[in-house]
Amino acid sequence: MTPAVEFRGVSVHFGATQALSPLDLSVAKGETLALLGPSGSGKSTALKALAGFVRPSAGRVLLDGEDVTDLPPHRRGLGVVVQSYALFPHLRVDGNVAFGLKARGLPRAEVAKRVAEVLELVGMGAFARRFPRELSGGQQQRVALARALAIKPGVLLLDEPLSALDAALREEMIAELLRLRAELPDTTMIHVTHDQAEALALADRIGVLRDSRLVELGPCEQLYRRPASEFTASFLGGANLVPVELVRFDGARAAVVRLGGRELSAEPTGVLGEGQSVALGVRPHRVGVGAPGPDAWPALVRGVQWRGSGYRLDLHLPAADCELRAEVPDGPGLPAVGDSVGVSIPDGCPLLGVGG
Ligand SMILES: Nc1ncnc2c1ncn2[C@@H]1O[C@H](COP(=O)(O)OP(=O)(O)OP(=O)(O)O)[C@@H](O)[C@H]1O
Repeated sequence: MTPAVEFRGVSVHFGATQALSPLDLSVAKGETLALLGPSGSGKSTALKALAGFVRPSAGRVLLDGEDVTDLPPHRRGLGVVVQSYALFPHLRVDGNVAFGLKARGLPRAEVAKRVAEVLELVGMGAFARRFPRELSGGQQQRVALARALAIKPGVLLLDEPLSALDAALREEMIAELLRLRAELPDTTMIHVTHDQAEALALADRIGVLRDSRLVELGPCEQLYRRPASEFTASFLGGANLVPVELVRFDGARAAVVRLGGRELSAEPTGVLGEGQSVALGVRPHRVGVGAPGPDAWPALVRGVQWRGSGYRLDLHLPAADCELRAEVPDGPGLPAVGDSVGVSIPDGCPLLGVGG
């Protein structure tokens, strides 16, 4: 099937800065793709190239198989929501939502009907006559969503739409976006974010960008459970990278590694070169912390932070000469800074090649 969105070798330069290295990427109709990466990695640039706000230095952008590289933004028929809402301050909510429809020359009655429909869709039906300044941040973002959806775009672009909202509102908006996705199954969504929780909650697939390059692309669960690079492992889910020694590797799904004289099994996530250094990707919540003993690796507690629902422990693990973050639930027996503890790491953690 023709992809809803296709980047074919799209690169973007700003003067001497390479903001986007040649990007090849297809997004299926109805799919939600998250572009995830640290600040400056090129996420917004990719989105702007798609929307037509920046011109690629090379490559083509296709929508439903049609080359739109030379079309101005308003002729691409996309819905766009940005972080700062960008509502027109002098227009009421309904005026903001009607804007794109009027620009398309739709009859008045049809505009009014669609505005009411789409405000209802985002739960803002009762606020049609308010001005943006009379709304909370979350409400303004809902109006921005309604405005983007009013034209029934085939593709909705979301550029950090939740990052200006506080934590509680962000949760609420994630739920809202999930509901919208279910109600608009044919709408393709591309969601730019640096927040991995947001990407995992909302996307079907995640593309990870680093230094202007797409470094990994796959279904959320695959990227989370079996990241192919140390960058993805630590960026998506904050995995610890624990250097280990490779004992056996059957090339496909199983490996045995040694850590401080003891062996454990691991899941290789990619091709490992001969003699390559390897590390286990261990999520903080999978690190067990208890009393020192023969079945645990000795570790030293260097920091204890209360996180509300539990504690984060910063540990030093002499067996691998590395630091290790652990997340443990609140409860009795919490160690203190300077304590010696015993650490356990489960079998089956992803095994990653490190250092090229
Ligand atoms: N208009 C511009 N002129 C010059 N350089 C730019 C311009 N826009 C972006 N850049 C540079 O291009 C690179 C990628 O920027 P981009 O905004 O795409 O990153 P991002 O991943 O979206 O970051 P953030 O999460 O901080 O928004 C950065 O190095 C940035 O400084």
